[in-house]
Amino acid sequence: MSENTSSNHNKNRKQQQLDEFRVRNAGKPMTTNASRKISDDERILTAGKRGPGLMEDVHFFEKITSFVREEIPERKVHARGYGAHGEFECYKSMKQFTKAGFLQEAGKKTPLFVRFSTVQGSKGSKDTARDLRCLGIKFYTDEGNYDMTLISFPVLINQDAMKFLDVIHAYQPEPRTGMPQASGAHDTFWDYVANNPEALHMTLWVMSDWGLIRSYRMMPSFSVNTYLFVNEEGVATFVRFIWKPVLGSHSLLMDEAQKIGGIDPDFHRRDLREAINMGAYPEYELGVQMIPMEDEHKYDFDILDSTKFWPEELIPAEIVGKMTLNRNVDNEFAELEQAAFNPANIVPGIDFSNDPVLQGRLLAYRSAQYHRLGSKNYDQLPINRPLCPFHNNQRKGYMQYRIDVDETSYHRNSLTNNTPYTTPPKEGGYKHYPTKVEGHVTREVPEKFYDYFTQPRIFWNSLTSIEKQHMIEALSYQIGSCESESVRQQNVDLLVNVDKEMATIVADNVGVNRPTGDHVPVSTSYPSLSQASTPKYAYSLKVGVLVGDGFNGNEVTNTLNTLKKYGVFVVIVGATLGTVTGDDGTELKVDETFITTSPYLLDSIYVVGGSAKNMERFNSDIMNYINVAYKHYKPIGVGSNGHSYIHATDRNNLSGVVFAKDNPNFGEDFVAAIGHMRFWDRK
Ligand code: HEM
Repeated sequence: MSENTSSNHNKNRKQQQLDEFRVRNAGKPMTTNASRKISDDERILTAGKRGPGLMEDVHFFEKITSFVREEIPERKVHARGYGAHGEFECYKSMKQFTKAGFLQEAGKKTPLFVRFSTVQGSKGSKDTARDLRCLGIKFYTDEGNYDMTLISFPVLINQDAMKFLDVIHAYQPEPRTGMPQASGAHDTFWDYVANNPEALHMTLWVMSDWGLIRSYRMMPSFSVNTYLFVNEEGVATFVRFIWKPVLGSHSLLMDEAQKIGGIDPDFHRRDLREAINMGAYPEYELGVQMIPMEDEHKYDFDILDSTKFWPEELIPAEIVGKMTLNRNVDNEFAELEQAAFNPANIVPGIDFSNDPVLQGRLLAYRSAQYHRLGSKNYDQLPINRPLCPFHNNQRKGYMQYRIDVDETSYHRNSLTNNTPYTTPPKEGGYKHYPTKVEGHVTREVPEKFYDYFTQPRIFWNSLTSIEKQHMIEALSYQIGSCESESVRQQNVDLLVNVDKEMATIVADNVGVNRPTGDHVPVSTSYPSLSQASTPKYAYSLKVGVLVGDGFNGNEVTNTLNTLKKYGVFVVIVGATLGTVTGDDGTELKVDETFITTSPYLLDSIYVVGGSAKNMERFNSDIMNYINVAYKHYKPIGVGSNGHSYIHATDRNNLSGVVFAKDNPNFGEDFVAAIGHMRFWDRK
């Protein structure tokens, strides 16, 4: 029996199952895999002290062969990712629409495991790449595993699974050069976009602020594909899923994302781990958008088209439950790398629609996972195995863990009374919804799929002016990075369909002719497409307290208490590690130095000041932090001794800069500013 390395509080059933596999090696004798105790793990076996190695050194052979076989193929897409364990709590019964067990009653909890990922880069790439992000959720339900797969935008880049493979070839590093890593800013990607106009819509989402998330804790996710809910009576409803982060959806600026990519490529995974360790469990509410079968053709867009969103203003997202991530992984490889999400893993009450992207996806994942995990038996790995037992006649294969002891392994038998038996739908056996299908075998495209520009135009119309400005910068950077002038020109000529003014500015920036023609005549806009519509909180944002010896003890203690009260994460930043001492003897432990952290990694700064051995360096470090925070529109709190750092003629005009001097309410005002996140009106 293996050991349990985790503490015993509040373990759900999946955690208890995983405990069966958790092993702690510390404090134990080292052995070979066959359990022979090892006496020396540092020297190879040699014939004489200075003689040649011996073939009988089987311990070395085992050690080296294990080492060189440690890595498995990366995921073809989504190689870079991270995740955590958690649970889902149902808020209200969805019985009326679906018989899925985990949605039947309010209060029902289901354990789950998630993995967030970028798409383009390899496993070792940076977290902050401008990219679409994905979320795989494995619900360990009482009826078997249900895998929900989602992306961070409401639209995908292709309308048909067949095209996904081409767009990924165009998006990933170019075949001749192997570059660029984790970036779409290159010729083949933009050549693809220009020549496959269905790609434009999602590309604009990647170019928007939504493509640069601040944190996985602030990432929304959309199923994009259309599924079916099916209830006990067999009535089906079209459904799309949306997860809304309770903290709201927020982003980095392009400059920040690029810098952080170098300063801390693990920015998002570190943020997720830290928040969970601090007890600030990430939460996301599940919304379902539903369309009755009879309304299938009611909308201007085709509801089976993955490149079209379902506007929440027309099809509201009914909130039905909440996911909380409350436990970090213990082993990145065993839990994250071996996790296998598959949209084909569904439970009774959920079914597939005819969405042509989804139909192709149903085959892609198992094929990828057989290859990546090396055996058809990967469902038996601890992270993938369901909580309920599984029985069938599938046997053998590499790494078969089970010892099936039956006499038979075929269906319709008499020897084992025709078992394992099939279950009639009425008793829980899965039955596909009997969708009526008619028509000729074809590769034709449904008519509404050809509308490539209406929704991109609506998306553009819905953005605030600062969001539009960010998108123009992103387009100018990305298209401007293409060597081919023809590719640059083609993209500008495509963008004009979305917005003439935007395409003209981009044309000027990337050195090609201004586009002729005009955008599509659509003036609709939806607030839900802009980040401006999502909530903001100071809770769990990171404030760097820039401090030296002799700081104002009373003021800093009060401010830190207020920050703590609102759950703001505080990082004490000093000239050196150790402690700093205030004017009243208060001691603060320094968490980071000006060198080990960076203003790019902080959401806000509190300029306290004080003294340090090298005052010139101390002051210049503080000025650097202020400049970066100010330039990126971040809130800045200035302690009464920190005033000398702010060289402004009119301090009242510094939007988002909160001064402690003569302000008895400084702590609360500063927290309010942190919760505001960015001060776009700053000059
Ligand atoms: C709405 C569209 C899509 C969504 C929401 C989606 C989502 C996801 C998610 C969440 C993952 C799991 C990443 C992880 O393990 O953390 C994934 C992986 C993957 N996706 Fe998709 N995807 C979509 C479209 C497609 C299409 C059209 C294809 C191919 C036809 C595809 C092929 C793959 C492959 C091959 C993997 C890697 C699987 C593995 O090795 O485990 N995806 N996708």
